[in-house]
Amino acid sequence: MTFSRDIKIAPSILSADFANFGAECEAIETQGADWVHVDVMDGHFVPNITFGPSTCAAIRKHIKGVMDVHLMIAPVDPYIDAFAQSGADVITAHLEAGPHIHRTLQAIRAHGIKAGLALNPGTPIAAVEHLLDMVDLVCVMTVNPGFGGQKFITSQVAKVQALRAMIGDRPIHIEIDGGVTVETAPLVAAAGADVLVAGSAVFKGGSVGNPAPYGANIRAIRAAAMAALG
Ligand SMILES: O=C(CO)[C@@H](O)[C@H](O)COP(=O)(O)O
Ligand SMILES: [Fe+2]
Repeated sequence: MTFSRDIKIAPSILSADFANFGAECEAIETQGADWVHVDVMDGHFVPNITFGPSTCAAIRKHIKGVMDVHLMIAPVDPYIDAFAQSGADVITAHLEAGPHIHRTLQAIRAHGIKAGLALNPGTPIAAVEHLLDMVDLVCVMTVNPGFGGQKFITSQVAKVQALRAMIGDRPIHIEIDGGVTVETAPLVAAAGADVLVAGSAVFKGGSVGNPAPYGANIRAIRAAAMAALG
């Protein structure tokens, strides 16, 4: 996985047909997705449950590009090995998920994959400063994690701007997760984000039998983000 600051669209399969993940992943990649975003929820760190590493391993077989695994679980450390072995290219853990985030990031990188750090909307960026040499991606949550289809929290745009200033030219992605649409994508792209996760805004209107809307939605979000960059 090489580093590029081009805008990347990462559809979240939280909005896909859960009985048809393989075909859904193939459909979004065929329709122009850059990364596939996989949300793991434990019903403890967040009030929703999705699936675990064996499902990620099954999904992996249907993804040609980047599998971006977002772990909304606590504790997280006991499960890093299993998710890495499932074939993730990026594993993102939450700063709020435990007291030893530095150890968590070390454990992810020990597998030779990219380490991501996610911040809930109420979490300031100050702690990131001391972890910059340990992260390949910072995920700014623009909704409270746990569900798709929520409204974008506008206060996070200033946070993205401050994070971009802190990161400077280091090869660290800024990922936005939650409420990304054609309306909000330009705000975060202009603020310095380069990976845009979008669930409901990508999957709306389409299905594995009718995947063209996925492509139209991905192109529209990408175009809106790129337009903001001039
Ligand atoms: O991690 C999460 C939610 O906790 C996300 O990845 C959502 O799946 C994004 O969904 P939309 O807000 O784009 O519908
Ligand atoms: Fe996510």
